[in-house]
Amino acid sequence: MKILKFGGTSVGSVDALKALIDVVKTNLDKQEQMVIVVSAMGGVTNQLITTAENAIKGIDFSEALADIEKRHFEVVKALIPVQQQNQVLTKLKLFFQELEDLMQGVTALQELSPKTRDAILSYGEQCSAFMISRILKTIHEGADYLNTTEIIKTDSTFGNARVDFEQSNFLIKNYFEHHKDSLIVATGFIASDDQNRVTTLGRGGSDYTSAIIGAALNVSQIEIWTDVNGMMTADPRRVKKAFSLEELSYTEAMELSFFGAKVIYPPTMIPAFLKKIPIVIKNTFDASFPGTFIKHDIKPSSTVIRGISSVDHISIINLQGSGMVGKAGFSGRLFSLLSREQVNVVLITQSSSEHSITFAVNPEDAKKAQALIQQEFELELQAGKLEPITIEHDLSILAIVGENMKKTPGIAGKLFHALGRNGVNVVAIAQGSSEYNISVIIYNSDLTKALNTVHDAFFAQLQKNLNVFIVGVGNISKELLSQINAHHAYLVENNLINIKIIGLTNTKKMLIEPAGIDLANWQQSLDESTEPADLNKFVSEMKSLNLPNCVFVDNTASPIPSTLYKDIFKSNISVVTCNKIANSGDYKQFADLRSTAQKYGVDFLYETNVGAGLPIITTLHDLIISGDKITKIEAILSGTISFIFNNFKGDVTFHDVVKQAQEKGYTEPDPRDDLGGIDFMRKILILARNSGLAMEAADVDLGAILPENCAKAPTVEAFYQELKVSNDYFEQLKKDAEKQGKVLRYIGKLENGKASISLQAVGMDHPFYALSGSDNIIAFTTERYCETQMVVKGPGAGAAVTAAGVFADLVKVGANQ
Ligand SMILES: NC(=O)C1=CN([C@@H]2O[C@H](COP(=O)(O)OP(=O)(O)OC[C@H]3O[C@@H](n4cnc5c(N)ncnc54)[C@H](OP(=O)(O)O)[C@@H]3O)[C@@H](O)[C@H]2O)C=CC1
Ligand SMILES: N[C@@H](CC=O)C(=O)O
Ligand code: NA
Repeated sequence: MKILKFGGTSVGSVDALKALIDVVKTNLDKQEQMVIVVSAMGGVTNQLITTAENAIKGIDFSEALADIEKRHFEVVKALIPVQQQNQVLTKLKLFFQELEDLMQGVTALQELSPKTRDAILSYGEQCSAFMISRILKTIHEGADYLNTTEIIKTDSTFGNARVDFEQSNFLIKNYFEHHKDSLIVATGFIASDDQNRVTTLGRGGSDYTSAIIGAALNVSQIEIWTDVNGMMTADPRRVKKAFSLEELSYTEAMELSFFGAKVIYPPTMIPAFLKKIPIVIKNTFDASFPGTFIKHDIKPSSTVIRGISSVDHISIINLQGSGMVGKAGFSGRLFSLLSREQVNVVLITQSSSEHSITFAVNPEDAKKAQALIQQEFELELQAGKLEPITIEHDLSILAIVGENMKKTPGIAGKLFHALGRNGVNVVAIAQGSSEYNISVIIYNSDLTKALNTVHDAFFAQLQKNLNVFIVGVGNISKELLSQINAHHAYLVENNLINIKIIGLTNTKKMLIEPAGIDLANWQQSLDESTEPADLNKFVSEMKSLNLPNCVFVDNTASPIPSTLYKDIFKSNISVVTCNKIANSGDYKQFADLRSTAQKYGVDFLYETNVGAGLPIITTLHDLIISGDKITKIEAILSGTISFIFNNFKGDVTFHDVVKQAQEKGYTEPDPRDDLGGIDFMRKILILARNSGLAMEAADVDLGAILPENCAKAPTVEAFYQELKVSNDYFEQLKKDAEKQGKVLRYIGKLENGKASISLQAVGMDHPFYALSGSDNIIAFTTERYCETQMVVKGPGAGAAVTAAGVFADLVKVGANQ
């Protein structure tokens, strides 16, 4: 035998009830014996509460009751054959007559006692259970109605009555002993006290009813039929990647449902746990969902936590003062007071010095709790032994839950790392001594971000989302977006990372789509955007979206975005950039950006600042952190100039080779930056700084390639013109080198704290002689690499290799989350 419990939505409409009939039929076909427990039709309990509360004030209730009646009648008319409808409608009318009498009593007395309230609410379940029993009669002759006030006995705590299991078990067994062949449809939620007055089992109590009956009858399974796919790893309205749990233990289910997951009423677990009866949560509206199983002997979980629960709105109350230290009875007095006055305490944390206690309550109880405490501890407050009691609002609880957490080190570290890295401020912390749960109190405004980031951190086998905002959509970004688009499926399929481009801007338009911009059409979407570019607004919208794992990418050559990096770091957002400006400006700014990123626990990655995608910054960093000392760096770091000297051969003019370099995407947006040596100077400066030298741009001894007329050309067009004019100059340089069997190379050197860049003619014996295309080469001489240098060589400019370097930096940020 098993129990099938259907919640409000599952009995709330004709379509839902058709699905219910299908579920019951499937079980009948399998000759399953079952007891059905139902809630009131969805929304009816709330309607009854409002109507009763209005009735106290004398507000007319007839329309509201007629409304509820109509919903039941519509179902009867749709699902019961005409000739059988009358008898059902008559009984329902009788229920509504009794309900009306009760409401009249409320109006007359201008009072709604908990006892009357329970009696009124019971009609929600009575009507639905009776109606459904008659609907099921159309498919099974033995279908019958049971009012559980006859079989579940409780004390007289109206609204949240305590079950007398001894009596109830006897009555339940006895009843079902005499109804072996019936298909019983029982009311959830309601019971009665020893004077046969109606009591209720708390909101969500229908689940509890099913466990009480299930445990008494020792059934094989309790099925909770609801409108979602079971218990999930987190609230799916806030965490898109939340997924349904296959199974979990009773304790885990209890912890998860205590904070938030409203799928099952926590007390339900106890009778089932004691009898080891599995509970299965099923979806009435999705027959393909196999269910979430809550049971003993679950498979070992592959993740350390089972799920994350959350409570949206709570307030905290803080008590502190010397009067609490060492006073054994203090907490006892405090919490018995709150319990006596029915203030539900959701979470408690106490400092080990016993100097302060913080506890969380529902916001509607906060003022009441404060007043009660003030009254109770008046003397202590007056004597200054207790400081004024403070309340904080607009908070949420996030709790990670799982039995595997027990005795597994590093879990709290992971939780706080994820929260800290994303700038989520933790207001208070609590861990149950069972180690099944770590709860943190955070601001409401951070809840969605926190849930997503913690979900990503713990369910690591799932790929993490990286939310990316890109400024600049030129040469490099176009290629980057196309690479991400092409490689996205691979990254997702291999559970590595899900890169979402949320924002794009150039100097004309901007586009922000929180769900992610479609990369197949990004250009069109940006062109069609009606939002004019405004970098400050772009950044402030990025911050206010408050997305987890967020990265700002600067793919411009402009100095403006770099003025915003510091502020971006302070919002716990990482920066990835191929723009060299921030790192080659004032040394103070460079140092400040590095330390700010470090302080806020975010990444500042700029591998492409030197040698495009070649691993140069990373290599330098690895040498230094592993304790090596850089003694010399020799390098060719201008892809453009390398290309020019590798191709300035035969009849081709210098002007034409420079044009080719620009067309191939090797040059800076302004090629004068390359040919004038500024770009190279920036790179050698960045290397010097990353080697630990506090060097400024003016400290680099920069040898020129260009004659003065070219170097001083006021525009790019004029520059090209001057290159033509100076053709003989460049030809002569080339010939002089060729005469000696040498080639021209623009070489940078960093040694003894000094940096220089100069044009040299080098022979075949020189390691930099044999280069092609836009090759860069960098030779590190270090204490460890002293006999033979460590050399990195390869194409050091071009959209494809640069975008690839930015892409790799993005994936690194993702991996660090
Ligand atoms: N080419 C290469 O091999 C390498 C290049 N880099 C670096 O890559 C960077 C980008 O180069 P590249 O793609 O060729 O440059 P592009 O000129 O092709 O693109 C620059 C983009 O930045 C936008 N932009 C400029 N200023 C702003 C601003 N203030 N606000 C918003 N958007 C702005 C431009 O907008 P709009 O279109 O409206 O003008 C354009 O979309 C440079 O810093 C360069 O040093 C680094 C390594 C190698
Ligand atoms: N314009 C640069 C591109 C890489 O930083 C170069 O030519 O090296
Ligand atoms: Na690089």
